[in-house]
Amino acid sequence: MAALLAQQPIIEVRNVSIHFGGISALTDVSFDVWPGEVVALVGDNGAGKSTLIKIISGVQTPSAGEVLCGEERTSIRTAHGAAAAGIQTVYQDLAICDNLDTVQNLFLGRELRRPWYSGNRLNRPKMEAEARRVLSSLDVKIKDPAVPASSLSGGQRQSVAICRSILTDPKVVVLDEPTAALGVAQRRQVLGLIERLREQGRGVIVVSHDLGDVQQVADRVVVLRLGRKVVEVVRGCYSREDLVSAITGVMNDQQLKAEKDQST
Ligand SMILES: Nc1ncnc2c1ncn2[C@@H]1O[C@H](COP(=O)(O)OP(=O)(O)OP(=O)(O)O)[C@@H](O)[C@H]1O
Repeated sequence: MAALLAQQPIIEVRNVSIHFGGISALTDVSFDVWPGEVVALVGDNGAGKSTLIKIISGVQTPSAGEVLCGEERTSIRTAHGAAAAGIQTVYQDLAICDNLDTVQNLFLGRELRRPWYSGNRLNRPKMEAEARRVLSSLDVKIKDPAVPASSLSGGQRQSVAICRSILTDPKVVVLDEPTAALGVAQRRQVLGLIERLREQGRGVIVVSHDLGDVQQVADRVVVLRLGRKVVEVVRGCYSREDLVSAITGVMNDQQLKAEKDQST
């Protein structure tokens, strides 16, 4: 609904290319993300997915093209610029510290403090209240946010990392392989979380190798092959086979037949 009402995409990737020496990691890639839309980036190993999310997150600068974000159409050139424009990224390693609890992990590096006249000490009650608010906004259930992260499940760790990413109320959340190595129930939990990010009107970019997850959660799928965008499809207009063909570059039986029919 938010996507229907919005006047412009929340983020525009425009003709992005990047070279590493003689290697073209990305060539002329463009796509948009609208508010309240989940866009999946899929492709085989080496297709350019990680490089593309690093460019969207401002960690890498494209050799050509740009990423535009927000009403002001800010061009993303640095990680700080991406964060300021409202783009938050959750990388696969999650950067969760095992010895810290959920509240400490959520506020890692941006702890809330009491005013200077009260000694500038950490404001734990305020952080706990804010943590409860953010966790419940995504319906994340962690019994005791004061136990160390080492005792959390894989799905809970991913949930904490995603909750941390929305502390600053970003417009776009980028998730790198959020369901990798998760069991069935935890995977369902994380997919539900992605749906709630969408309901909140955020744009979500998900990198995934799992086509089942992609079909379940993505409103649109961008397929990369050897650094180029080969296909962009919307929900309900493609099959798993279509995605596999686009990813591998090998036509399936139906496509071969259609091509044969056309040429006769
Ligand atoms: N810093 C770099 N220096 C040289 N080549 C690089 C660099 N970063 C990426 N590449 C190359 O760019 C191409 C795309 O890599 P990238 O990691 O983006 O692919 P990917 O789709 O994320 O793959 P995977 O699914 O295996 O993570 C690869 O050929 C890779 O070797």
